[in-house]
Amino acid sequence: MQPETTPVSTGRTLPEGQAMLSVRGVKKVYHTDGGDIEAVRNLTFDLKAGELACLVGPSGSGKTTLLKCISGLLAPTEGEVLLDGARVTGPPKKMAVVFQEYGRSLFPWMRVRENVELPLKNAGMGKAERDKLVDEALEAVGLDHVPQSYPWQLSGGMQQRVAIARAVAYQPEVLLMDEPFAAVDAQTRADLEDLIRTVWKKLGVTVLFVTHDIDESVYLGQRVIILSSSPTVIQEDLEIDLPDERDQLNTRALPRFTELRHHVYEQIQRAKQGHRPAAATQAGSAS
Ligand SMILES: Nc1ncnc2c1ncn2[C@@H]1O[C@H](COP(=O)(O)OP(=O)(O)OP(=O)(O)O)[C@@H](O)[C@H]1O
Repeated sequence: MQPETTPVSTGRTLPEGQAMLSVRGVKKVYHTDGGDIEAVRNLTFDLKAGELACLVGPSGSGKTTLLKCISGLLAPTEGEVLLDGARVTGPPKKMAVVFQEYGRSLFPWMRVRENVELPLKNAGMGKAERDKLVDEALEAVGLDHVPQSYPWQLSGGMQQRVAIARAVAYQPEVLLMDEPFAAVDAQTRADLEDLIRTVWKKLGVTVLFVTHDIDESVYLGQRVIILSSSPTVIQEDLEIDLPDERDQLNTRALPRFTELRHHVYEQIQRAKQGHRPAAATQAGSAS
């Protein structure tokens, strides 16, 4: 058995009032018939407005649990989540979530346009403004040619674009993405990664992107938050010091890209072997 070190480690935090999203001492225990399951033990980190951070960790390390706590779908057992300084107690208006299972998140009986429009309608927005936002979002994801199609008439990658358009049209301040590209082919995945960076830059939205894919986390993020194995704490909060302009060929060919992906890979391997950090590891160098 691995020795237990102090189960307290924090990611990067910001002075009060400067964070768009604050995760503070979040712990989540599921109470089941078979006993309690401590999915996450102690997670603390902040995202500043307009930041794009990726979250990686071994399978079962509580990534989805954490996103559910952040999006107000689950109440943390301990700790709190703050959005722009206000405690999250239910799904906040300023947040949108894109899940992996686009097939289940789109309504098959609604056309593409209606799917994208729905949250705006539910928010009571007038038709003229809705039309404008839907048009812009469909154009941003390259789907302005299929507004009248039904989701099931589209490829998997296109369906995921619809889900992204719906989140974008809603104009969230924070966009949470839970393995959004896990079910699409490699080529589509690369296109969608670039789409996310384009949309992120255009809208200035704060993004927390959960992925299993180490290369994807390094390619996309300004920061990669690495989780330990369960019960989960933060193993490392790593700054990705790659040039801001990224492209699939050149960025991935950079020696620094290789160094960073090696580092994240090693950290995940250590996490899988049960390594637990003894103290906070701030955003730092991978070299
Ligand atoms: N509703 C639930 N009830 C009980 N236990 C749960 C529930 N949801 C998740 N768990 C447990 O909590 C732990 C973390 O699960 P979670 O799905 O959050 O991890 P994950 O990192 O997203 O996993 P993966 O990478 O495999 O998708 C696991 O041990 C899981 O079995």
